[in-house]
Amino acid sequence: TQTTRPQRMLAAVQKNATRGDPRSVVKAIDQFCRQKEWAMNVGDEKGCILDSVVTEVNPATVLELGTYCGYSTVRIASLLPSNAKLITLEFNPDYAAIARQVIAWAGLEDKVQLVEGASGDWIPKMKEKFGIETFDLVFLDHWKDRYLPDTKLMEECGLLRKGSILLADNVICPGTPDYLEYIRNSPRYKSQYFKSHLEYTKVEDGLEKSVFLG
Ligand SMILES: CNc1ncnc2c1ncn2[C@@H]1O[C@H](/C=C/CNC(=O)c2cc(-c3ccc(F)cc3)cc(O)c2O)[C@@H](O)[C@H]1O
Ligand SMILES: [Mg+2]
Repeated sequence: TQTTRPQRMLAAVQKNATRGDPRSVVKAIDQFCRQKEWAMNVGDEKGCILDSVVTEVNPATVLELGTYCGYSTVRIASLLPSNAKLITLEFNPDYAAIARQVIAWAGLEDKVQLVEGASGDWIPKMKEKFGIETFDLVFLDHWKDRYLPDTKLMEECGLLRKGSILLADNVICPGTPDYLEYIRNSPRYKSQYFKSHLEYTKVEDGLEKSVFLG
């Protein structure tokens, strides 16, 4: 029976990466996507921008929307201080199962809480279920038409504090026009665009970094 692309990606990690070495997991996935099959990971070029934002923010609490196979989960978690908590939401059970194994191969399961479910259902439960007051950093990389509604939901649920950072992937390709329009014109955010390229291609894409002003 035919394997799926995420299954083939996991096999490449287990074949080429060293257990407990997050950098080797990231490298194995990037090599797989460049040499074998493209996949919608944030990738190495935008991944370096992600790394620099995570390092700068040095967050104690992180929310990732859209785990997929766990590539950006591993990049972020590998840079977190020991007491930090990364919660990542993924509603596709097949992707969640692959991501758990990728995160485990990297040895980062203690830093990551992968929640299988939809952002719209789980964002309102973050305080009661996980004891989260606010998120220091949110990485948006799920369905592009959900960035704006979920950002408004996080505001309504009081999950953002003065200084919380939102980092959004794909604001050019595939694009998130309604989110960009809102976040760049809202007096409650200060935004900055990091020009880059769509993962593993020469197509323009970029990350939008926004600070919540309270
Ligand atoms: C809506 N609430 C949700 N709650 C929990 N998980 C959710 C979710 N929405 C989506 N997801 C999950 O996030 C992931 C979805 C990501 C959507 N990403 C994209 O469509 C995407 C697409 C491209 C892309 C770019 C160019 C192109 F030609 C083809 C694709 C590049 C990217 O970097 C992308 O992130 C999946 O794992 C999905 O199951
Ligand atoms: Mg993306």
